[in-house]
Amino acid sequence: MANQWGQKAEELEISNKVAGLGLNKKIEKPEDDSPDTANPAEASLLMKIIRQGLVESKQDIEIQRKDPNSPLYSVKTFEALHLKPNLLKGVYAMGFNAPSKIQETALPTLLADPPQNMIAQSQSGTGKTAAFVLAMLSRVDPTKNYPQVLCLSPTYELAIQTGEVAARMAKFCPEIKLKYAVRGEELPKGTKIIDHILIGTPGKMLDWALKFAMFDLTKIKVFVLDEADVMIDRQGHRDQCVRIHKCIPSTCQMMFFSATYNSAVMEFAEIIVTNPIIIRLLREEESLDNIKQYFVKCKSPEDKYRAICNIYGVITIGQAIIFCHTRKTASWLSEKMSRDGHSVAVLSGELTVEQRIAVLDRFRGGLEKVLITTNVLSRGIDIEQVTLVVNFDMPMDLNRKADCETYLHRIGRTGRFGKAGIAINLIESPQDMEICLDIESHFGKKIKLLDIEDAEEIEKIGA
Ligand SMILES: Nc1ncnc2c1ncn2[C@@H]1O[C@H](COP(=O)(O)OP(=O)(O)OP(=O)(O)O)[C@@H](O)[C@H]1O
Repeated sequence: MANQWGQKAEELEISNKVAGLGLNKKIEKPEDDSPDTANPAEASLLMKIIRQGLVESKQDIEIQRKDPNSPLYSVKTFEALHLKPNLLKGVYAMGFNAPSKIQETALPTLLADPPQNMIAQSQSGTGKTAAFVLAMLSRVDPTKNYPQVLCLSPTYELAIQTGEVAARMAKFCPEIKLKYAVRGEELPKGTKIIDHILIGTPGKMLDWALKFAMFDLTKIKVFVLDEADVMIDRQGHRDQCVRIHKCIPSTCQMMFFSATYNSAVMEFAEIIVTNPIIIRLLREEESLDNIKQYFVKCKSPEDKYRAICNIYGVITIGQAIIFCHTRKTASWLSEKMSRDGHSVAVLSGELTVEQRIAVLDRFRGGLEKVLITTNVLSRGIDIEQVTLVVNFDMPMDLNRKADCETYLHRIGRTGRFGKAGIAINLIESPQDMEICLDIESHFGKKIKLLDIEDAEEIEKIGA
């Protein structure tokens, strides 16, 4: 198995994908014994870059609101969309054989005439970007040399990612011109932009449109808001989007995409998108089925460390992820484990996005057996060969109560990776025990006591 993964990682060379993306800026965090977390833009970018393909879903599309005057229909093939031949060629050249779940329903609406507004929500990796990029490219009239399509992304890096998808899809449509409106892109004063599609961040887009009048917002016919949930998390972006939105014509088609669904996102969506069709693909939930859960009583961090070593000494483990609360603990633990001859990798908040990708890349390739991390990586790395997850520190919220959601994301598996796994919770304080009990009752799944001195018992858990 490890070999297969090694090969896969080599083929993918994930880290190469980010070379030149300018991600190597240092991420500042105040002190390293505060809880370590990732911001949503970084987390989203990381997921995009390390993802190995489409996230399939067994869930059905939920249509939350539709236009009573035009029936919603879905397609099972890209041909059924009657795309321009060269665009279809581009789609196939990307290796897409059939539309994904969200694309089946979103694309006919996004391409419909007259244009319809849409709010679409589905988990990261389900094909949203590909859907709206296809719609953007389809709507361009290449005979008119001015911007017709705007796509707003929350950060420079995310905008570049979207632009790269557009460039690949439009490979056989050289007449369609695309420009990035992001930091570093400077245009001489008085420039009139002649590109058809602008992809960028709200601040730069506002500058080009309003401050320098380099293009005319009233001529925009498609307005895409990508990663809306990440967008509103960034200060000022929300207002900038609203300012841009105010200047575009009411006939402009609005497309609004988000991975999460909560009241803040919906409130924002309702401001931007009038009379939308709203579709949603429910997330494929992680579950604790097939996971054997244990807790080990420890007296100190040293004792926790010994527990890990004892487990390692007895059972053969594919790969393991160990979660710590702070960067300080993560680095302490990794030093100790390395000193004792374990090959460990550390992924925490002080690393740049580029470094994080490199660490994950190596780990997926099986170059290290143990990954020590913090809540920077609480969700979504479905690494199949990880058989053991250790909570060196129990997941807790700001009130120091059990954070059951994080627990599930750390330990749980989706149906796709439904293989058996082992979860071990290291319990040092009465508070840890309380958290463990709360988690147990929250999920209604037993977390068994494990005696770390009893080799026979440990052996059993690995069976
Ligand atoms: N119809 C398809 N068939 C096969 N692969 C696809 C299809 N649509 C998208 N993909 C691939 O699946 C992966 C995820 O797609 P995409 O980036 O569009 O998802 P997303 O929902 O926009 O994710 P995120 O929210 O992280 O941006 C990409 O690697 C993309 O190339």
